[in-house]
Amino acid sequence: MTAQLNPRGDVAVLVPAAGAGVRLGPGRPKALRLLAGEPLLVHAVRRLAAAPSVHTIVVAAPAAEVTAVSELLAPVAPVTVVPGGAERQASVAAALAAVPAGPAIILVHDAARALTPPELVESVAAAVRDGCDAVIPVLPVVDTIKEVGAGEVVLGTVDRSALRAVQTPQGFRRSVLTAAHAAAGDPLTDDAGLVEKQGVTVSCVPGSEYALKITRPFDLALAEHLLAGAG
Ligand SMILES: Nc1ccn([C@@H]2O[C@H](COP(=O)(O)OP(=O)(O)OP(=O)(O)O)[C@@H](O)[C@H]2O)c(=O)n1
Ligand SMILES: C[C@](O)(CO)[C@H](O)COP(=O)(O)O
Repeated sequence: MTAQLNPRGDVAVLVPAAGAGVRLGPGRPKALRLLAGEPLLVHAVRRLAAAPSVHTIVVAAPAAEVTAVSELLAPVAPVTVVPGGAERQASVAAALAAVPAGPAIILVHDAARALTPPELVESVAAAVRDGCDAVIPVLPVVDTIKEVGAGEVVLGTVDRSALRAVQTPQGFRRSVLTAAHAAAGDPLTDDAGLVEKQGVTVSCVPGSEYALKITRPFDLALAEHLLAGAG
């Protein structure tokens, strides 16, 4: 059954899903690889559609897969699908251009974070609604971090107390994200980075272990176990 989005919602979610998944190994574009029998993108969109604030979802798919992705997602939720770009940043920009008038809050969420709970979507959106210009979910860094130089020789130990591992969805006041992308230069790895370059304050909220980014084969195996455990 198709999950209906909320016509009174104030959130549009952009889903960059056009990456190859090189680190996952050879195969289909990563968003279309299977997790418990369904593509990662289906898992991700199903969870986004379950978040009550979501009004619109725009997916940036691999250019050759736009029709296939539209057909894949039609039974899951009403989504707009656009061709992505060569870099994540270009994929987000393409999706941003397709957002209709209305939503005042824009979230950007990796398809690769397929198990992100709807509650995290809501907590990021709520922080923007409460007045933050830009919001990122973060987790503390749990390992000791070393800086290394040539030949993998350790240069020093980094103070990790001020470090955070950053997840998605990242949330923005619409005008803030639009201005940041309009001013964007060389590609950055996340949208908060673009906003930081504009001098906008980026605030943190607690992330979720379930929002792990499926990047390497171990992550996919871990996600399979998490899903099996959830029943
Ligand atoms: N040109 C690109 C590159 C990445 N992404 C998306 O950005 C998200 C985060 O990227 P990552 O997980 O690093 O995916 P890939 O770029 O596919 O991974 P890899 O570097 O291993 O190829 C993913 O949902 C991915 O599909 C995208 O839409 N367009
Ligand atoms: C946006 C992101 O998922 C936040 O952690 C991350 O920056 C994507 O980077 P990647 O190198 O493309 O995985």
